[in-house]
Amino acid sequence: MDKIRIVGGNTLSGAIPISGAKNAALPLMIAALLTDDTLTLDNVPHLADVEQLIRILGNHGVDYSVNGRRESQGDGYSRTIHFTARNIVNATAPYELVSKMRASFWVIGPLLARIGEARVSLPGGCAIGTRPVDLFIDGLRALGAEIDIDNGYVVARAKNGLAGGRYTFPKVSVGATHVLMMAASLAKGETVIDNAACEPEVADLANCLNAMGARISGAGTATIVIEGVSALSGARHRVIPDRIETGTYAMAVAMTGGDVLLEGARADLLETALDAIARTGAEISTTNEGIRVTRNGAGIASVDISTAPFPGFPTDLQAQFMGLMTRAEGRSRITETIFENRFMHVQELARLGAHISLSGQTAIVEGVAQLNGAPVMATDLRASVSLVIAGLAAQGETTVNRVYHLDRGFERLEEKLSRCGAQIERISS
Ligand SMILES: CC(=O)N[C@H]1[C@@H](OP(=O)(O)OP(=O)(O)OC[C@H]2O[C@@H](n3ccc(=O)[nH]c3=O)[C@H](O)[C@@H]2O)O[C@H](CO)[C@@H](O)[C@@H]1O
Ligand SMILES: C=C(OP(=O)(O)O)C(=O)O
Repeated sequence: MDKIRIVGGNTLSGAIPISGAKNAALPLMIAALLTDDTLTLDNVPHLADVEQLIRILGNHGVDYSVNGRRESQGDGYSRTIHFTARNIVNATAPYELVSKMRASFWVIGPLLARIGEARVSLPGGCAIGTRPVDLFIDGLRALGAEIDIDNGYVVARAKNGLAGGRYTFPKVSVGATHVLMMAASLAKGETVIDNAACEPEVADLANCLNAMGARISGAGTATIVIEGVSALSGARHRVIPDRIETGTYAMAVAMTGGDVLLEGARADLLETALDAIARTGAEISTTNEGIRVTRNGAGIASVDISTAPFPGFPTDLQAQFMGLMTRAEGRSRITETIFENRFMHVQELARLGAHISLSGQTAIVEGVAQLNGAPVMATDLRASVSLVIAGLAAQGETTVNRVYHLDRGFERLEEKLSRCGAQIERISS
């Protein structure tokens, strides 16, 4: 199993190209199931989750080509991929495929809307909480679907097609908002979704669906209105830049010091996080090319954060911010409000010498003057990269094991960081 080896202590300077967003690309790829025409996506990141979703879509009959060829090519950076679901050949998404990735469950919406049935295994994904699917089930029932749970599978039917309806989410869910929006696009009549997720990835999906002929308004706000249409066509759409990758590298620079341009990054996608990073003492400026992050000699100020749905501080940057706070001057409080078990990185950061205690959903971090390298184990995607951030500032050598977590969501991480002066390499075994 591959490892990442880091020798800490170098500052970062140079430029890091920001990839297309994993969490935007996945629902966009799933939207290909809604049409028999070709959906072309530009700026798709080269990640394990994307490859896994290609396999899952293939099982339903989606054909794909990368830049006109069947196999991946080029340097591995974000690519253009054409997806065509001429016919849906299979309504079942099996456990073996769906258990590896949460987003694969989302095929349930398009399958139901296009062929009136779906049998989808309960999902997997990062082990950061129980992650139920009740909101998907309630939301799809509001569109007229009949749903049962059978041996670990959600079995959904809408033999006469879905019908528009009104659904108010009792709790904000990004995935369930994606699914309802996709399903309602092909339902008969108008659907209104209240308390919808406002994440930029939802607006990105709506923009793509509208380019395919859907009639969606309000995506990116809490109320989304969808006027169903009888069929969708193909389209070409560019995936937005990854705000979590952007925030991660911004925090890495805030940690090590230095001067890095995050090429192609968009500040409007992560203002709350950038504001928190600026309060730690880093300078953040936007340029025509992206976001520039600098920090010189001064120390890291401690800052309290609490995760919240967009436009709040993203839960997907919580672990990285905790990594940064391990070296801050004084005490910071980090509260996780989205997932009940997203503090697995605490004990691994402690191996590097961090002082962190937990009080319910809040982690109290007492900054230390020095971290020391150690072998650590990645537990989930964002936790893994928090260990990389800490390792970049630690004295001596850190090895991060179970790198497959990182490969789910960070395109060429070690290359991007080493080009900016970090001593980091992948050790293949
Ligand atoms: C692939 C992708 O885009 N993943 C993101 C997506 O995950 P995902 O879409 O799975 O996250 P949700 O927004 O659905 O989850 C938010 C909260 O709602 C709960 N919930 C969700 C659905 C449901 O039916 N019942 C229920 O109780 C979840 O357990 C969680 O506590 O949004 C999360 C929150 O921003 C991010 O951390 C993930 O990176
Ligand atoms: C939690 C994440 O992914 P997933 O929802 O696929 O588990 C993530 O991207 O941080």
